[in-house]
Amino acid sequence: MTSLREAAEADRRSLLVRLGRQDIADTIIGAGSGLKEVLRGVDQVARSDAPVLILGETGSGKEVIARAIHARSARHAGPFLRVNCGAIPSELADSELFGHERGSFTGASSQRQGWFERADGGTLFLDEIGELSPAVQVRLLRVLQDGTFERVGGQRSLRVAVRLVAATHRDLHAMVREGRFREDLWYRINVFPLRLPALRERPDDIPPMAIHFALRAAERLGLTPQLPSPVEMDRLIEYPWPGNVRELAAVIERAAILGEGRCLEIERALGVGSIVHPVPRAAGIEADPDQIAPLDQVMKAHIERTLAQTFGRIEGPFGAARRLAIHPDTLRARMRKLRIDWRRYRGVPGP
Ligand SMILES: Nc1ncnc2c1ncn2[C@@H]1O[C@H](COP(=O)(O)OP(=O)(O)OP(=O)(O)O)[C@@H](O)[C@H]1O
Repeated sequence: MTSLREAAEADRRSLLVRLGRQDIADTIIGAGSGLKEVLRGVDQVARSDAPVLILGETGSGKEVIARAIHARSARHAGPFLRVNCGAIPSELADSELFGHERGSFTGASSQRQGWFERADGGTLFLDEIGELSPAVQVRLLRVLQDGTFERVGGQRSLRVAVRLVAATHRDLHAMVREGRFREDLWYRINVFPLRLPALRERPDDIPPMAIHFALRAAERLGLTPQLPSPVEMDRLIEYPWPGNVRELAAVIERAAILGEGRCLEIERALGVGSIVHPVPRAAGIEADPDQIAPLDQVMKAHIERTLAQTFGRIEGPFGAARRLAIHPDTLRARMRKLRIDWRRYRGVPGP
């Protein structure tokens, strides 16, 4: 008897094979399109032990890439450990990363190995590295330079062979300029930067990802697998995905739950939990309907609103020019005249 689960798996396999991807468990979708360049970089750097810095928005797949570097490196049989630097209280960061000796501070009732020791022979993935305090940055620089450190409260120098992969969604270079991140450490970890494009910058990846997540959701939920219709697929491609791949996976799973195995309720799922983008209010436009605003002001507000929706993208099928039905050069000229800076709309708006 073929169970629903088996049917879903068979479907998934045949679809993935049709998409040219046979490796189900560790599928990196976009390997042939949006992530081609990044994966070329992964292959190049995996052969060495050089530190890697992965830059990309939240949910864009930084951990997926860090794991791929480890899996393709000579250390693949060693440990891969992920530490979210943003989640460690600053007073504990030293002992979390480098360990401590018994009695070295209140609460240190026994000796403890830190992440560096535990990752010996493997890869340590420091996520959100920009969140580390200046004191920890100094210690990190030393490990990277000569591979040695002491546990908190310890005298003995320990030596480890750890490959460091760091990631951040912040502009580390700007943090260096503002004095919030050490310049010497930045040079040390920035040997091989890999920039992960946001999902909206690689719309070709959206359909195979949507299919992948739809089949995965059906399998997890024990539902008949359903795929997005062509109209729904267009909707998914149009949507700007501020939460990137993680948000896409969540929307598809929500759509599967709402559709109860009969369909995918994409439109409802997009409406329920998605982030509402703050659209900048045009300065000077009054609420009073009788007051006529100058045309330039109205045009400026309209262009700004469109840029907020396209995250500053001007050209291409998802750009502001196409939405406004004008040529990109014309749009750029108007933006210059109206003093609109598209960079304001790049990335996810607002903190
Ligand atoms: N190219 C991809 N193919 C398949 N799944 C992906 C891909 N990229 C990301 N994902 C999935 O999307 C989710 C988010 O990815 P990941 O955790 O790697 O993002 P991140 O950039 O590290 O996020 P954060 O900034 O929050 O740490 C994960 O479930 C991951 O498996």
